Amino acid sequence: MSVVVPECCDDLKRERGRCLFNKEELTNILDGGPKLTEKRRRIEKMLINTPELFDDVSPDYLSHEDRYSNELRKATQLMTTLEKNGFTYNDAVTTGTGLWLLMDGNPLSLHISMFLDTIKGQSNPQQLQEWLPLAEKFKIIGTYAQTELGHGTFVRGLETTATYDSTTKEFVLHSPTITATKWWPGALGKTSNHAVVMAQLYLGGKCYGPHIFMVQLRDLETHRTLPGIVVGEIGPRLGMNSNDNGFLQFNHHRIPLTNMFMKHSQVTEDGKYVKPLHSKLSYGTMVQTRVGIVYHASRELSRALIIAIRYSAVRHQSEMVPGDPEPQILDYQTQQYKLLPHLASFFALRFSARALLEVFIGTSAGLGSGKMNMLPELHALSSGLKAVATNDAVKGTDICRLACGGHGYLSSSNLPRIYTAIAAGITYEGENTVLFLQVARYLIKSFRASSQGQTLPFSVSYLRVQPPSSHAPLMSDRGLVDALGAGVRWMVGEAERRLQQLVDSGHSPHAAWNACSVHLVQCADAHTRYYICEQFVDAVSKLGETVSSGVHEVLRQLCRLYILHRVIQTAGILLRCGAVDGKALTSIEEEECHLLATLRIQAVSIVDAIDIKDVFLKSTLGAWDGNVYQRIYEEAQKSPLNKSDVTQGYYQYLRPLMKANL
Ligand SMILES: CCCCC/C=C\C/C=C\C/C=C\C/C=C\C/C=C\CCCCC(=O)SCCNC(=O)CCNC(=O)[C@H](O)C(C)(C)COP(=O)(O)OP(=O)(O)OC[C@H]1O[C@@H](n2cnc3c(N)ncnc32)[C@H](O)[C@@H]1OP(=O)(O)O
Ligand SMILES: Cc1cc2nc3c(=O)[nH]c(=O)nc-3n(C[C@H](O)[C@H](O)[C@H](O)COP(=O)(O)OP(=O)(O)OC[C@H]3O[C@@H](n4cnc5c(N)ncnc54)[C@H](O)[C@@H]3O)c2cc1C
Repeated sequence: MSVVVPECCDDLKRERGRCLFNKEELTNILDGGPKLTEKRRRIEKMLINTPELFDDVSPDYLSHEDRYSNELRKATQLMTTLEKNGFTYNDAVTTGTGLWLLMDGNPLSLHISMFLDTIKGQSNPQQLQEWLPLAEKFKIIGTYAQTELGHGTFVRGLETTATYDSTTKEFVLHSPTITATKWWPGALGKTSNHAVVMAQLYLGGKCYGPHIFMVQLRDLETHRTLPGIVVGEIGPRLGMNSNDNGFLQFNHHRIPLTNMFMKHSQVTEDGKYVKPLHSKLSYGTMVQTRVGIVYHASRELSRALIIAIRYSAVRHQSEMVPGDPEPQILDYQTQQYKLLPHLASFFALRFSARALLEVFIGTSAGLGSGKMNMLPELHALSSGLKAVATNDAVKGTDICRLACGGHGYLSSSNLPRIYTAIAAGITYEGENTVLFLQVARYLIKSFRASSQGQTLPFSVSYLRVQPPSSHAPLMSDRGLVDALGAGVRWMVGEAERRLQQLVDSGHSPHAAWNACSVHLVQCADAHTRYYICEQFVDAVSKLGETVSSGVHEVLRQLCRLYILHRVIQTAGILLRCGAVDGKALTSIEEEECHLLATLRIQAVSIVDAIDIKDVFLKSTLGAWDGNVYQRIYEEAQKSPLNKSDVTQGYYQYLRPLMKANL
């Protein structure tokens, strides 16, 4: 297969003719620079020229087992293709290109993400030397086995035990109850021969809490399950059915002492415990994955937006003016209102993901030299951004589907698959409400620390009790972001007041926390969105010095739309705290409608600049050429039900019913 850019339909030609900015420049910004665009395209070209990486038959028509095998075929082919051409699995992850090809979850995704990240982040030097080359060369295949039937969120409540036996220098892994069964890990059912397993560490009868262990599950030659281990697949799910999410039980299964990950905490041969520098360092892989998920969510949302916006420019329906030709549905203001704020969200998330990655890199470097002080802020930022990014990507993807009317419901639009895959992101890697409550904990602590005169870290410094007053005019971007900040400060202050009032009236702090938790989650959500607005404004203003005026104008408009939309969503709070008044809100609403019409003109060009090729979009509605109806029709012809004019079901059921004397 080679990259051929087809001629597009007249509607899309007209849309593209209106482009007032340099698309390539915007593509480079989204990729993180021209070199990264070039690298991504090199990988894509190589993938497109590897026919084995594509589906012969739509996975929708395959059995569960065949879907799994088909995905495994593509995932392994992807790894060998990358390797042969001088790339690594990491290139496929960081450029997103691997995810474009592999559908909804794939049997190697946990290996190349959480399994390898745990080896890199939790091993001591000897373990790193032993395991990393094996895992990087796929000599061992692994997953991250933490969640159990009984507990996912509450990691301290896990029941799997790892009891040290100093006589043999081994840990005995055991699942004492049905609820201790590991449940959910991707690729655990049939693919993995190893797993990093979270289990409660027991030394001399005392529990030291959850720790991570490297456990071999299957024989490396025969792939048969080892004695003392029960492992299998958990059955069909809402989506991601090409993966083999699994279950796992241990029956007094023994592993060597050296299989406990010992970078941060250690157990000596005689069974003594050496504490880590910070008790949550063993949660590091989760934090790292949350950072990755922010990128992942923004990528999935961008796919849905490309599909829905191109389709909206091709689809004509109804009459706007009686007797006139049917307009493109993108001309309806309500359609613009459905799609364009989500387009702005995609850009906001992309810039925030980049800012979060920098915090992650900085914090990790600090940890290397024993500095733990940035960990709480990284935990709060990664938790909040993971939650907002997945919530917004899921909502935005579903709006994209709805905005495509009936055809958005077709599998061949690819919108249902994008939706079910990203919907899992709300739950996995920390359920979003739970993560918001972690953020809220950080906000309340910070607010209280500020009341006691302490200096706050950068992401919460705006919460200080006496903030400097904003000098920016209210209706400027900065002025509106300051107003949003004032709203969050008011919300957090109000939450703190309510918590204190409940405690003063005799409630325990924990009961007070639960009684305020709806409000606390709203605080965490609002704080994270304030952070996103700040990152967006900062990024656009920094880029202003280096990019062409056309690109800067588009980014400025998207940023403005994101902020205006956010102010309208938060109107109730902003009015209550006096950050805006009714008159300002009216003019903000009017400006938003005006901006929708302005952005609509270049909407197709903006999604073109995201630069996802048809083979990766996999959508009848979103292809570059806009040849929607022909593609939908051709896809329908592939339905196995169309192989014969009269189906077996007719002879078996329908005909007997029609012939029966009812
Ligand atoms: C061939 C393939 C090519 C294609 C590529 C394919 C894909 C992958 C590519 C890359 C990855 C990138 C993107 C991902 C994309 C797709 C997804 C892929 C895989 C993901 C699958 C999902 C896997 C999982 O779900 S694994 C299981 C995850 N489980 C969880 O997240 C559990 C959530 N629960 C918790 O984290 C904790 O229990 C808790 C809720 C945080 C509570 O912890 P607890 O110990 O009880 O602590 P407590 O509340 O008492 O707080 C005490 C104190 O500690 C602080 N704290 C808590 N956690 C942390 C932390 N992590 N760091 C720092 N500090 C922490 C907390 O704030 C408290 O502080 P304080 O007392 O208030 O000061
Ligand atoms: C597709 C998919 C893939 C997965 N892959 C993996 C994997 O590879 N490895 C792995 O180990 N796990 C994996 N998981 C498991 C996943 O990490 C957990 O499902 C997730 O952490 C949520 O935990 P839970 O299922 O126990 O939900 P629960 O915690 O039972 O959540 C149920 C409800 O209770 C609420 N709730 C729970 N605790 C609190 C609280 N403290 N305060 C307020 N509300 C609360 C939640 O908000 C939610 O509404 C996967 C899950 C899915 C769906």
